[in-house]
Amino acid sequence: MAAQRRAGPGGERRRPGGGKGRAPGTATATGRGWALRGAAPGAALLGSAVLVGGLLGWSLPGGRQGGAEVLARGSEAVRDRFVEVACSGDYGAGRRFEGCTPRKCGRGVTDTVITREEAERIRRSMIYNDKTFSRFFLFFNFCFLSQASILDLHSGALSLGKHFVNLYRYFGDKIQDIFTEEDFALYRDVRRRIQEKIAQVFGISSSAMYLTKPTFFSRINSSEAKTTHDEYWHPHIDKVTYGSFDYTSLLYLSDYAEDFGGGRFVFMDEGSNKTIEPRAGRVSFFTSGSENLHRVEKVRWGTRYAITISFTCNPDHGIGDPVLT
Ligand SMILES: O=C(O)CCC(=O)C(=O)O
Ligand SMILES: [Fe+2]
Repeated sequence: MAAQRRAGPGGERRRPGGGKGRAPGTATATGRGWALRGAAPGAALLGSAVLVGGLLGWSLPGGRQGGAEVLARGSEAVRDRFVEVACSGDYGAGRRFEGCTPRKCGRGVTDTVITREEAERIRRSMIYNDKTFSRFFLFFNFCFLSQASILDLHSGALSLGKHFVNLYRYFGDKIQDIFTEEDFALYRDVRRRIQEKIAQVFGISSSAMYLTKPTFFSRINSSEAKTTHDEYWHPHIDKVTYGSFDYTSLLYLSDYAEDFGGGRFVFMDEGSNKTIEPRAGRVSFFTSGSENLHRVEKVRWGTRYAITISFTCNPDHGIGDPVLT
């Protein structure tokens, strides 16, 4: 049995400065991919100038804090919150896919799709598995000496300081001692529920959306960045950074202000940033174009865990769920 390593076509990540990634389909989980230094000129302006949205959800946003508007506080349980923004022109150039390509753009937050318990289960399964606790813990401690570690759930690529190891290759058949079928099943179910939520909120068809890569688990702490791979905090546009993304979702696995300080997610709108404070089980999702330029604040203390799960409308860029085969 080995973890499936389906490298879907396309999805090659664009590097800062326009360069291409390393080996396509392998090193798709680099910290660099988080960052887009010098994001597309004018993107900030565009992203913010188009902000038109009122709240379409049931609840009001968390309020203002230090000049930035808090879209969702860590201390509140958000039922469903959505802010519509005008779509950028980023979806017009290529092929449009009926029932999926965004016509409605915006950002949503919900604490009702994934439970805190599920988030904690995923976090635990990512950090260690009881059966192989000592070996895996040592291994991961080693990996996590660097500030930001990323595990690509599809390719198994794990950032290790300046290098990458392929976890699935490294552990081979023993991968099933680390991730169980239940872990993968939970992950698949979580992915499905997030996909349905996005489809519902944006008025598209869930069956017209495809999971795309990279989909990755991230762990960030406050130690010094050792390489550019650790520099997760740069403003970026996911569609530019990752190419194939049309809808991005983030599942948070730990709590802002409880487990870590800093590390808030910020939509960079002109004059008024909008902040999301991570909370275990919280899902934030948004259209991936320049209407949603964003960054992550530097983590000041503690450890922040999250999963990035993203969708494309182009079936050629779709990938399968990771499964233990
Ligand atoms: O972890 C986060 O809150 C955001 C990460 C991000 O921007 C990305 O994965 O592209
Ligand atoms: Fe991003």
